[in-house]
Amino acid sequence: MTSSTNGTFDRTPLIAGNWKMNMDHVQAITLLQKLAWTLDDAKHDFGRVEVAVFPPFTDLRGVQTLVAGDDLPVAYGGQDLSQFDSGAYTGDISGQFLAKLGCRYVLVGHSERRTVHGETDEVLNAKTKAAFRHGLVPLLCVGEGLEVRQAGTHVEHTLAQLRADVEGLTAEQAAQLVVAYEPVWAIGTGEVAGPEDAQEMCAAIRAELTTLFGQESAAGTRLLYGGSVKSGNAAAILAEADVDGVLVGGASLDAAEFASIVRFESHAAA
Ligand SMILES: O=C(CO)COP(=O)(O)O
Repeated sequence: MTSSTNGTFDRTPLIAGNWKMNMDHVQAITLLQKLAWTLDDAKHDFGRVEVAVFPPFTDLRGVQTLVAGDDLPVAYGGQDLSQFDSGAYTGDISGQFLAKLGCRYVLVGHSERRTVHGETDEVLNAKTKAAFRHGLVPLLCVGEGLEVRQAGTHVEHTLAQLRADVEGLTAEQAAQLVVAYEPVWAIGTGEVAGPEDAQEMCAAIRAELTTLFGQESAAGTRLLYGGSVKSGNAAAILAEADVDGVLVGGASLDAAEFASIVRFESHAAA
């Protein structure tokens, strides 16, 4: 694997499952238990490849109780947070509440938030800062739609989103940040960007972060790919030098399939 030397990764790979608006709080427990059992049976080394899930808000208390009660080495986070800390913002969730529930991460700027909820880069920059304010690691999603990809301006487009969303962060914060490249045309469509497309964008993102925050910081930032990732294509994507993990939607709802993605090192890269 190009991203590893003598079996050691440059950065700890992160396999993240975004459950989106699926799984009520009862189903969430069953899914997480199955995932934990499957990985335990396979003797998965969670220190080597980190696992995180992003359940709906209403599931988080149950997930916290299960993770704490069974001492599961699985991280979890919210799918969104408010840019504000508290107050008259009906329906919104403060990063403070997520931190109190033991969340390590929070998704920021998923394409479904950008499109369905019209979240702008200005709002997403404020949300990224709110996450850090509450001790959460933002998992910032960027990526282009089909028209931009067809016009060939996907790199510029995605880097412009990135620059706007990380504006004003410190180099230390940028090193902790996780960025997911999710081309919108590959989400839930079965269309996967090839490993080389994922690498092209992740290398461009790392170069941009190097310009903005310096080489030492950018070398620490984990970059994920998301969009129709399955157990059959994960190993090849993760073999790319600048790809440090995957953000999985549909396939994360099946414990066996998601566990198989987590165990990507046991598959030969295609
Ligand atoms: O949006 C995604 C993860 O955040 C990707 O979803 P799919 O894996 O279902 O394409």
